[in-house]
Amino acid sequence: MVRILLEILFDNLGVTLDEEKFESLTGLKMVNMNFYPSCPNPELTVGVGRHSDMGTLTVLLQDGIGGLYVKLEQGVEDEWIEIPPIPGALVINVGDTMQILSNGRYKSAEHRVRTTSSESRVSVPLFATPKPSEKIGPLPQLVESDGVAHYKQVLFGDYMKNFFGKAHEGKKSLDFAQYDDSA
Ligand SMILES: O=C(O)CCC(=O)C(=O)O
Ligand SMILES: [Fe+2]
Repeated sequence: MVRILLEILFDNLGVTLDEEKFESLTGLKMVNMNFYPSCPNPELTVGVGRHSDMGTLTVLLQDGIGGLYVKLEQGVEDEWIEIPPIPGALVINVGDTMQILSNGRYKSAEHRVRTTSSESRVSVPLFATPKPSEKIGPLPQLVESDGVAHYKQVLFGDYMKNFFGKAHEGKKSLDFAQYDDSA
């Protein structure tokens, strides 16, 4: 399924996703099992703080409780919509790696989870990510047509270390692959 989705996303960029590229982008799969206990006062707790996922694509199974929100638009503060649970449906998140690779054409989804006062919640995301030893950067074909690389090449292991080494703060994780143009 991840392969089919990536093929479509790459097709749309006019770039062929060969076997080697697919492997380099999805060589590491991680599954989390999240349990969110109910909280008498959900306003006072953070389920999962706002963040984007670091990998290529995330496939998420959520139960029927709800509470997953995605930020509508970059730059607009606090416009969130809930991604309601649909029986039998999976949620797909575009991750930071896909944003970097596509030279910014695809935007990683900023999301967060709120708990409820009455029911606990379970979700199971599968993260398809590059292996730590992979280098990631904008696809050369896109840099050529755009005339500029919006992100630098980074070792995915370093990206991961930075991602997990800091508290989630929206899409700040992407700063790690940004050129420092303050110099
Ligand atoms: O529980 C969810 O619906 C999302 C969890 C999540 O965003 C994550 O584990 O990265
Ligand atoms: Fe997430």
